[in-house]
Amino acid sequence: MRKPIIAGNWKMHKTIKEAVEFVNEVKDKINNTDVEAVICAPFTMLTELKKATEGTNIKLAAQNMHFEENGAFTGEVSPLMLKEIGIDYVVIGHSERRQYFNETDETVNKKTLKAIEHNIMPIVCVGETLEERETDKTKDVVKVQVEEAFKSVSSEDAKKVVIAYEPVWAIGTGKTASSKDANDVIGYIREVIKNIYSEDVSEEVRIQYGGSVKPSNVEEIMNEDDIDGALVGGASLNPADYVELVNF
Ligand SMILES: O=C[C@H](O)COP(=O)(O)O
Repeated sequence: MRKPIIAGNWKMHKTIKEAVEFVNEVKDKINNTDVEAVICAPFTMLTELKKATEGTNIKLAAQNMHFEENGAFTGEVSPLMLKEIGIDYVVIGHSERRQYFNETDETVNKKTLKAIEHNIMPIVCVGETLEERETDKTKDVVKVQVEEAFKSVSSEDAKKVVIAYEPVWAIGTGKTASSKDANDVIGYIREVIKNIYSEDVSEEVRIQYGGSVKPSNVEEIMNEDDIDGALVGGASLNPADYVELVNF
């Protein structure tokens, strides 16, 4: 039985003060213990958020990480640094990082392996652009992204990785893939995992949907068999919406 995981990805939003206020506002309202609640926050606020979420059901994720433990990589943050503050998850290969910061399938794989080595669980993002969808390449694109991301990942470790399927054209646009379409692609991703590893692994891996998820559509999305959660951008910035999403 896969435990659903609802993660709010704040992207480049909120100050430390706003972030702590957010947690204080939502922490006693999250009553759905059947769901894992996660906040993916900017680096600057992770330490304070760790304190604020102590004793709550909320887990923390970083939004990126370098694949080296230390070195001359100005502006980067390493897995050791995230581990030191007790971060549970790290988002890897979000389409915005692929699009604006030269993230490639190769760096996604390096980061995935490194995160696992340090016991920080990766949320690996995959998804097609509008052009790829319109030219019927969705499945080919996500297949390559998944195969590359999981290179050299053992089957035991693969079970712990979370995959987020986010069609790029649905991010921040108000356009959502229909829950059936999202479930279809996510079912296909499960097939890809099965072909790399085994049925057993594919049945354990959790796969989220992301792209304009909000309180009004979360339930329909979560009702789909293969969808195990959501990676939510815009709607997760509002405390009341975040509570509704997690308590869906
Ligand atoms: O990481 C979250 C996704 O990019 C979705 O963002 P959105 O919910 O604002 O469309």
